[in-house]
Amino acid sequence: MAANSPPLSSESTKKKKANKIKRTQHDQELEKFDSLKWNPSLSADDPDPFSFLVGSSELDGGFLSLEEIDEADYMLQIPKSEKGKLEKKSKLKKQKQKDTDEDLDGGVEDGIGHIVEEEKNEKNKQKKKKKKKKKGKKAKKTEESVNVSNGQDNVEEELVDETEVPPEYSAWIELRLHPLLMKSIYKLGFKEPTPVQKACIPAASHQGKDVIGAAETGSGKTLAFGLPIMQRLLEEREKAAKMLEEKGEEAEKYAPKGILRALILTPTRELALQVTDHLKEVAKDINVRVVPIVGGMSTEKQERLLKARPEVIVGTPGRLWELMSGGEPHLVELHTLSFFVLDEADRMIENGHFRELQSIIDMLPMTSGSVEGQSQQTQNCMTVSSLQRKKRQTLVFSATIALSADFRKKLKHGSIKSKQSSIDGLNSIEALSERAGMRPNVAIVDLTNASILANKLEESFIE
Ligand SMILES: Nc1ncnc2c1ncn2[C@@H]1O[C@H](COP(=O)(O)OP(=O)(O)OP(=O)(O)O)[C@@H](O)[C@H]1O
Repeated sequence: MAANSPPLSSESTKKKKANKIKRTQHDQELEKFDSLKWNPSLSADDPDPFSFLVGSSELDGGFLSLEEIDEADYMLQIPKSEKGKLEKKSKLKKQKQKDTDEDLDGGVEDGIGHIVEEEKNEKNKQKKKKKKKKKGKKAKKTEESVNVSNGQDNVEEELVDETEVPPEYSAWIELRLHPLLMKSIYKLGFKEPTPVQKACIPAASHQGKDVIGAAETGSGKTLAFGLPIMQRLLEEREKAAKMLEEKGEEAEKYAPKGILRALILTPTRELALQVTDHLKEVAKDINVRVVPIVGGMSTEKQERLLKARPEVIVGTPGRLWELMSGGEPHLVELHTLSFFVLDEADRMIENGHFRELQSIIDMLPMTSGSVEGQSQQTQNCMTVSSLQRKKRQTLVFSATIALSADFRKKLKHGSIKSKQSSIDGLNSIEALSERAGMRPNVAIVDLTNASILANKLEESFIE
């Protein structure tokens, strides 16, 4: 049969040579180990043959109490890239040795069996960890691809992996925020929404309502209006992407870029910058640009910021009006606005901002809910896509508030304005809200101490 046997291939010769080299290296390594000064751990006159494993007394220790050899102590140089492999190999060897020992001993040594089991468990744990890491890397890759692709193409793909909410953040679930927003919230470490956020977000985000929110300073009002803005922009972006997919090139108009979607007014520069920073933290990973426009900023910087055509602008009335009245293109196309926000409205009417504020508000196209100007809006929106034409939401936030009981009725009949003469200006939150186009079905969230106190008094009175 020798004649029939296949000729030795050059590959198998190579393998044999490689094995030979490996064996020689292994022998050299063993010689190195042999040359070390080892302490005998097995005494010649020890009656217990297994004491070398566990020690003859409690204090003795034994093979199992030997520490792992550190290569540095013994001048053994292990190549870095090979270190991992070697460690794995030696662990495998150890385990094999122990398995053999156990087999030979017929499982007498409970301790060894236990340790082998532990090693197995440890390995399983490590495997699981590696799998988790891999998963994490995958998620990271998906996240990166969302950012790179302007957040439009892969958002749905992202949703598949991102809908799981960690248990410690479960209080956010009922607010049904976009997974990308939830990611930002995890990053911020906000375990639960504050009361004003809990009350305002569903009304603004899921019911599309206008909101008047009143709560004390530091109660989280910025995100109470900031998250609904981001939520709507994300939802529209997804819808637009879907339409693009379905209708192709023709639907380009559904996903226009670089138009102003939210204008947020604050009474002071400091507050505008603070709000900008806070919103940027949320908007960072969703590719929504938030820019401050405030007095004191250099013209060059401002031009540069506006050239980027941000979707969200946070500004003070003075500087904003200066630019608007000067015809700054990004600030005059207000028919694209989906949100008009007044933050710290109570201070806005206090600080004498109302003249410029009134001028800005007068530039806003009328909302379909307001009494006047429905035809004006239709005219203004001739060039705007149906997605952006969806009603503009007015969000008014304040630390203090005093609304009349029939505020909604007044909004419905447009009677606030008629009572307040234009000479007085917009000197009340009611007048300001109506002028800004607030719709009568506005959600009113009053969490100020005054209203809570009043409710309590009422309750105790009823009791
Ligand atoms: N859900 C949350 N959990 C924990 N901290 C939060 C949460 N939301 C907001 N914050 C933090 O609370 C602080 C106050 O929030 P924010 O500035 O929005 O309050 P505010 O009511 O707008 O205050 P001001 O009246 O001064 O504008 C901020 O540092 C913010 O990061």
